[in-house]
Amino acid sequence: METEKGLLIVLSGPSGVGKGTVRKAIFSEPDIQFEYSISVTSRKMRPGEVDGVDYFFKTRDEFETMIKNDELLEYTEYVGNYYGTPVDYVKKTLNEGKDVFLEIEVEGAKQVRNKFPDGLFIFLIPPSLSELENRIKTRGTETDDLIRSRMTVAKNELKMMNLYDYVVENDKVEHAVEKIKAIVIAEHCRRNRVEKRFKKILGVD
Ligand SMILES: Nc1nc2c(ncn2[C@@H]2O[C@H](COP(=O)(O)OP(=O)(O)O)[C@@H](O)[C@H]2O)c(=O)[nH]1
Ligand SMILES: Nc1ncnc2c1ncn2[C@@H]1O[C@H](COP(=O)(O)OP(=O)(O)O)[C@@H](O)[C@H]1O
Repeated sequence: METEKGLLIVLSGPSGVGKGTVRKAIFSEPDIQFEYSISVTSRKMRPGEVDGVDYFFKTRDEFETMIKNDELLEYTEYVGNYYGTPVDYVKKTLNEGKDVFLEIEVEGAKQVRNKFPDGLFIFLIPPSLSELENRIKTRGTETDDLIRSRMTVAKNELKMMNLYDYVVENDKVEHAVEKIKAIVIAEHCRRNRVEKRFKKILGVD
């Protein structure tokens, strides 16, 4: 019997909304059944980051070779650095019947939508624009000019909301995590799939 393919889950949203924070919180949960697709980037490694865990860190040349060789499902240039999703890992893992989770910015998510229209696309929004501005500011390093331009970009990114299957407000991280987990369960049911851990509860394989 052919293995049922996994679900491709894409979490996206405007810069500074909390995508990375929510994704890390999801993957720190003990019962999570998604596989995280580690992205490739040309940005410098930050203190505490580990190559092959947080990202696969590459030079710009290496990244451009990956683009030429069609090794990326999607990619984008964001604040002067490349970011992309290795295509082989995603395809292999979905074919094994496992769900794959991508946390990417909106331009990349649009590219994935074109290639995987059956994916589950979740858009994270802030509780308000002023809270989004606070979050961009709390990340620290940006000047006033940069914060203004980031807000303009973020407002345009928010307009992409209607291309998504679900919109989740990131008020409190733990609420956003619960909502995303509930959406995935609901989506499995809607697609007539039973989650592995529910199969255990039901005593079926
Ligand atoms: N398109 C795309 N965006 C990505 C990918 N990996 C990470 N990102 C996004 O790139 C942006 C910058 O990420 P990062 O450099 O880790 O810094 P952050 O701004 O502190 O989250 C975030 O919006 C991520 O969601 C990827 O593979 N593809
Ligand atoms: N629910 C939340 N409430 C308050 N602050 C948050 C929340 N989610 C994220 N943040 C903060 O907002 C900032 C941006 O979050 P980050 O995860 O880097 O965003 P993104 O990956 O979308 O660019 C960080 O300082 C983070 O700690």
